[in-house]
Amino acid sequence: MTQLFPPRYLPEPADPHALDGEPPLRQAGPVGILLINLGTPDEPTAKSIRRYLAEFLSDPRVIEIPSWIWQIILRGFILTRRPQALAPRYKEIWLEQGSPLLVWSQAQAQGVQRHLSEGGVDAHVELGMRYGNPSIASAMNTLRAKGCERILVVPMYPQYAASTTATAVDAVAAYAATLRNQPELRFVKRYYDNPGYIDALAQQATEYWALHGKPQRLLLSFHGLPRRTIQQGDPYHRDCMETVLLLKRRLGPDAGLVHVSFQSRFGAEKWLEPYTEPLLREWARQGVTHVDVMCPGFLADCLETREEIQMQCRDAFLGEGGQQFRYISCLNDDPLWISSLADLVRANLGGWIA
Ligand SMILES: C=CC1=C(C)c2cc3[nH]c(cc4nc(cc5[nH]c(cc1n2)c(C)c5CCC(=O)O)C(CCC(=O)O)=C4C)c(C)c3C=C
Ligand SMILES: [Fe+2]
Ligand SMILES: [Fe+2]
Repeated sequence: MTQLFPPRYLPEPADPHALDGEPPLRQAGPVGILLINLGTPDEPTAKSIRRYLAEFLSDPRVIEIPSWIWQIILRGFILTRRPQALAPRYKEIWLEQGSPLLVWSQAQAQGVQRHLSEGGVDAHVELGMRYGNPSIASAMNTLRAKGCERILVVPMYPQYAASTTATAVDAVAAYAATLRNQPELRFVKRYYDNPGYIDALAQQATEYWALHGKPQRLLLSFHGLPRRTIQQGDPYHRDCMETVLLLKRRLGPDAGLVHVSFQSRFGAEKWLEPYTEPLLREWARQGVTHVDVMCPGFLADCLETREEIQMQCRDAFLGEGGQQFRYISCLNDDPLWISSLADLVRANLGGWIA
């Protein structure tokens, strides 16, 4: 009779359950971390912006009207004018290495990679953009090529919205739908209440004030959404308001400076209010002279912060009689934020790493 297991007095094989001559079992490979942000044009040219907007604004998670009607408006009106209008605005904010949204998002991915590697976590971090480059599919391909069979997806939006977070999840799922051998996937939904995120925001403001003094008011400007989407169940507005509450608590005696608004309205519908630019104009008319503005929903500076806030809103406020307008930048590669993000990633790897 064949003896399945060696007698007790022989040295035990590495795997006590392995049969003689069996190949060793496969070891779990590295974990993959996919950071997803919105995306941006490759170049600040009308051609490149048109390609980017065509993809972005054809997403039914972003524009929720019947596709055949919308495509007529998009192709007939928006894509014929908006790219030319946006090109000089993108050129003004463009950095030597590229679009700020891409440059800062890459710095965040590299920073998280460094933290995880230094902490002994066998992980690969990649950045994928929902629209444009590097695409989610290319980032997933890279992770799979590096042997990652377990992938944690972190949308770079602390507040959940269907038009940002859900569409990122959809895109990962659509990529996975093309695979026979799918990786195991995990998704972070939101993290507006993460203490490291709130601490990093508070520190951004207090360090700025320690150097330059406090304003009369601090305006927290979030990207807007159509009001209808909130009525239909999107939790975004509540996520934003809870972010504000947590930041106020963290600012303690300076909480009274804090106000909130919503920017970047697009189209004719009513969006979340108050709208940032009209609010700043109204404040200036009422005699408010010194304001600081932060955009806590944006983790990386981009067109919406550098141009819309720092240029357009500044002009609007000063044009109505305001005296001092200061924009406090996004978290970008702030060391406290990067280490908090790495901690958030680690906390979501439970069961995947020792
Ligand atoms: C209906 C349209 C849009 C919704 C809904 C929307 C939600 C939304 N967007 C961001 C973050 C960003 N948006 C950015 C640019 C941008 N957004 C829209 C439209 C909607 N956004 C457009 C048309 C554009 C392009 C610029 C313009 O034409 O005005 C960017 C910046 C990209 C860059 O290249 O720098 C970001 C970031 C969030 C967080 C959000 C919902 C909460
Ligand atoms: Fe947007
Ligand atoms: Fe905008």
